Amino acid sequence: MVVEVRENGAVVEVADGGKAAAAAKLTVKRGEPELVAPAEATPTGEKYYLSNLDQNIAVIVQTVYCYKPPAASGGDNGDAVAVLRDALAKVLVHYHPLAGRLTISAEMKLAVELTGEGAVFVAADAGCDLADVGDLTKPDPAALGHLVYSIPGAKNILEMPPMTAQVTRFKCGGFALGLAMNHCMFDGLGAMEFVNSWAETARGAVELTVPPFLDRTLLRARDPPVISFEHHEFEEIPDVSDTAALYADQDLLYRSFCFDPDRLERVRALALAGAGAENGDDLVGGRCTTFEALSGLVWRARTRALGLAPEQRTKLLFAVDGRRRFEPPLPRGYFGNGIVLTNAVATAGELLSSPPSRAAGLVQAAVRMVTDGYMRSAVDYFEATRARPSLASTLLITTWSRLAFHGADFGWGAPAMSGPVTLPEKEVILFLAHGEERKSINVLLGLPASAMDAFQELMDEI
Ligand SMILES: COc1cc(/C=C/C(=O)SCCNC(=O)CCNC(=O)[C@H](O)C(C)(C)COP(=O)(O)OP(=O)(O)OC[C@H]2O[C@@H](n3cnc4c(N)ncnc43)[C@H](O)[C@@H]2OP(=O)(O)O)ccc1O
Repeated sequence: MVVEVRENGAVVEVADGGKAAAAAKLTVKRGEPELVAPAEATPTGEKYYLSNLDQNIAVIVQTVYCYKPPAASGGDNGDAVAVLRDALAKVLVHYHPLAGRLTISAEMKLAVELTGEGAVFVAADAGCDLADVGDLTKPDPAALGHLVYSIPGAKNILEMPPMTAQVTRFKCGGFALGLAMNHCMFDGLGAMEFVNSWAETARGAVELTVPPFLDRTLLRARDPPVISFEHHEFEEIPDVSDTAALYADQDLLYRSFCFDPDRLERVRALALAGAGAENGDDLVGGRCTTFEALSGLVWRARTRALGLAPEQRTKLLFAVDGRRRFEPPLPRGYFGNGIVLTNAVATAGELLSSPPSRAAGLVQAAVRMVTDGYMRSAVDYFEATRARPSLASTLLITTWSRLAFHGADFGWGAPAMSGPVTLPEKEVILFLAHGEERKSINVLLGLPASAMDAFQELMDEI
């Protein structure tokens, strides 16, 4: 049986009533929020510069890390709250801008006021066992939202601290760490370096393995700005297929599709088939990576499932880690966003009438487009226009599959489960690592009900 839980206008699909039960069972009693300030004096009274790459994605990302009760201590994680709180104070000495507050600079951009007041920290108790939380591969905002602290009544990100942390103790002795962190402070890689530094501090480390490199002025725009690429990422593509009506009329369903290593090889084989000269040598050297093949597959399948008109232009956006693509490369531990959005645009007709190698080839070309010149041009584009990427007629793929969530060992081992609380927008698809040695990829997405059925059928063919 499939149960559907309506939450914030969305419908979450639940096998066997598991998540509905989880949402119902998960009662959480929060203590008073407190401020955890850096354990030593840090610079205050100045503004901390955020780059144009930080401005693009100023949204709160909520994640949850779950830790089972340690068998050795008879299921007692009693001091997790104290250990995480003390380690947070210590790690904030290195990451002190996280203890400040967001503000608007004289250039009318986001910056951090270095107030040193601290990150918001909340201890909480759940009225159930950790096992009742359910499966994080299919996030359930209704349940998981209880495990992350949001500032009550905050109307915009200026009224929210850069990060909040909630530690929830479960009856079984397990605990969950729920984080709400603003993407303008760091990208996925930077966020993991912070969480893993916090974790190693909790385990007793005095020096950080990867100390943060704080100076973001490395990514200042050129004066005057030089825009040398087309930057379709900002283009508003008209919805000539009227998908707006589909989304308005139908419930949005979320599903997660698991690709184990064998299935990923089949996806790659599909992308490589027909990649030869008669198709314009879609793939350089007749080769592609797993990411290129899987992204091409998902882009095509979603296009078909949504029934897009052949003339509908559709945009694919995804983040590329620019750290090693900048010249010179960004320093190790670069704290801020080192990612840049790249894009591919094609009509639905072009995607669906060509072999899968075409879509994979477009993804590959988008990856290869990201050079130092492209990224500097993107930085300058924001300087000149203040435009933010448009999600109209767009699929935005976010790849978390290589993020080191498993490194978040605060002294109780790697998290038994970790993942996002929700998907931020209906256009966003998430790739998450899964299974043995994290070699499988879970593709998590939301679609209107009828399109989800069509998408499911296409996935079942692989
Ligand atoms: C604010 O608080 C947060 C935030 C967040 C999360 C935020 C974000 O989502 S930011 C975006 C995160 N995603 C990225 O940064 C993407 C990083 N990946 C790339 O940039 C990739 O290069 C790519 C552009 C996606 C393309 O990938 P791919 O086609 O696979 O090409 P390569 O990376 O060059 O790989 C080719 C080949 O090399 C092997 N390989 C490379 N790296 C690894 C690795 N780390 N592990 C294993 N293997 C690797 C591999 O063999 C590749 O070939 P395959 O064919 O085998 O795939 C979250 C939480 C918060 O609190």
